[in-house]
Amino acid sequence: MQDRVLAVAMNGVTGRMGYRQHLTRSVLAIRKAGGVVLPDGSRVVPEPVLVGRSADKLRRIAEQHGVERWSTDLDTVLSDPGIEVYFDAQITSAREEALRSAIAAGKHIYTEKPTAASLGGALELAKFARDAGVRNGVVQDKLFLPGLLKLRRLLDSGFFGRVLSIRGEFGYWVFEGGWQEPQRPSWNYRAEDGGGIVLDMFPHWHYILEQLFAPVRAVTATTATHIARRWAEDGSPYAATAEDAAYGVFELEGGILAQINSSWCVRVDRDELVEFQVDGTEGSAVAGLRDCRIQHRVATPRAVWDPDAPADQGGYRDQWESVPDNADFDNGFRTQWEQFISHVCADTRFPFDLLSGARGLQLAEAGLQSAASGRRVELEEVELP
Ligand SMILES: NC(=O)C1=CN([C@@H]2O[C@H](COP(=O)(O)OP(=O)(O)OC[C@H]3O[C@@H](n4cnc5c(N)ncnc54)[C@H](OP(=O)(O)O)[C@@H]3O)[C@@H](O)[C@H]2O)C=CC1
Ligand SMILES: O=C1CO[C@H](CO)[C@@H](O)[C@@H]1O
Repeated sequence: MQDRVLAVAMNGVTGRMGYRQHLTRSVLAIRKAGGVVLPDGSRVVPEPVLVGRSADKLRRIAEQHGVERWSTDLDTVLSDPGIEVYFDAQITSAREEALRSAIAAGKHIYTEKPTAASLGGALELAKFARDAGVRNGVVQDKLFLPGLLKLRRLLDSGFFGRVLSIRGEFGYWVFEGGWQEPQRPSWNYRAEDGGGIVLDMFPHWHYILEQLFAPVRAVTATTATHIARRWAEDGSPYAATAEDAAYGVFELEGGILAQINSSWCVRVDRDELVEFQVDGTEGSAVAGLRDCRIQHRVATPRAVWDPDAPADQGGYRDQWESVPDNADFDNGFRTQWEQFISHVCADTRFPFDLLSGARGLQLAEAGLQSAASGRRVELEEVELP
């Protein structure tokens, strides 16, 4: 059993996600822990090679974390046969071209979502990767959140009986800038730079619905640009050309209805920044990022509409139980990195591929089409030619 090093080119590590979730909390944390253990007991230690457009930022990160290799020249990095994996967490609009170059160079691909700016682009990438015979994966981190892992446990146990509906509420107030610094990059609010909440969040809703419940067959969505003027990182005002809220109804195979609100213009009166309520014939659950609460049919209070009477004793929300952790939950990004590394090195199962990423783009595109036309849009089966 020979341990080995896996060199991974990481592009976008100067950004929020690339730096915090992927470099420090995943790849460097895995290195520190001694690598990923493969089914045969051997270990793979990922070695990051930082890539980006700012030498100063890359040098600083490399020095701070003791990373030996960094470069602003993607082509040179891709021409190095010793580097086996290319990872991308760049701004969305820069992704497609970089992934294409990496596949052409024979690298295995791991990427943030959305995998491309359009369904056509995403499908081409999936086909290109398949034809090139490289392994490929897309970040689907929400599936590895403790709250959603508990939800999956409930589904696997048959707790819900028949699932009827899902209500998702995602969002928080993102400061416009000009008086308090915005907590998201300004490109998110410019359509021409790959921004917009539909492209950002519908890929997440897609894999959650598909992997936990059933394939999505139709969508009806309304979008809004509630805040039309925002302030950029340098303090200058700009026109927000992308939608900052989307209100979607998703019809799933088998008749489950999911309704998910996504908004960067909502103040939080929830326990967590995203929550999904699942109602089934036998029980209901509310799952967030970390916690999950349940109410079984035998513990369901008899709610009776009477505006003249005070609300139920103790409040309806007190009548739910918490699902215990019963496990140690690692950072979800790290868990998925470990699975991808094992997939590359030992061919273990990894269903989160570029084709599933393309289905996420299909939902985003259909959502935008529905919003633009005011109509319900059906989703055809997506296949690679
Ligand atoms: N899975 C998840 O939960 C999340 C995923 N994402 C996805 O991750 C990706 C990155 O998002 P995020 O980290 O928030 O974005 P940031 O703006 O923080 O980072 C963008 C990165 O892209 C680089 N970049 C390359 N070209 C450009 C360009 N033309 N303009 C601006 N930046 C450029 C930046 O380099 P430089 O430092 O030189 O500017 C930086 O490294 C997006 O595709 C987004 O959809 C985002 C949030 C959460
Ligand atoms: O993809 C994403 C998932 O959730 C995050 C929380 O707002 C977002 O930052 C994001 O862009």
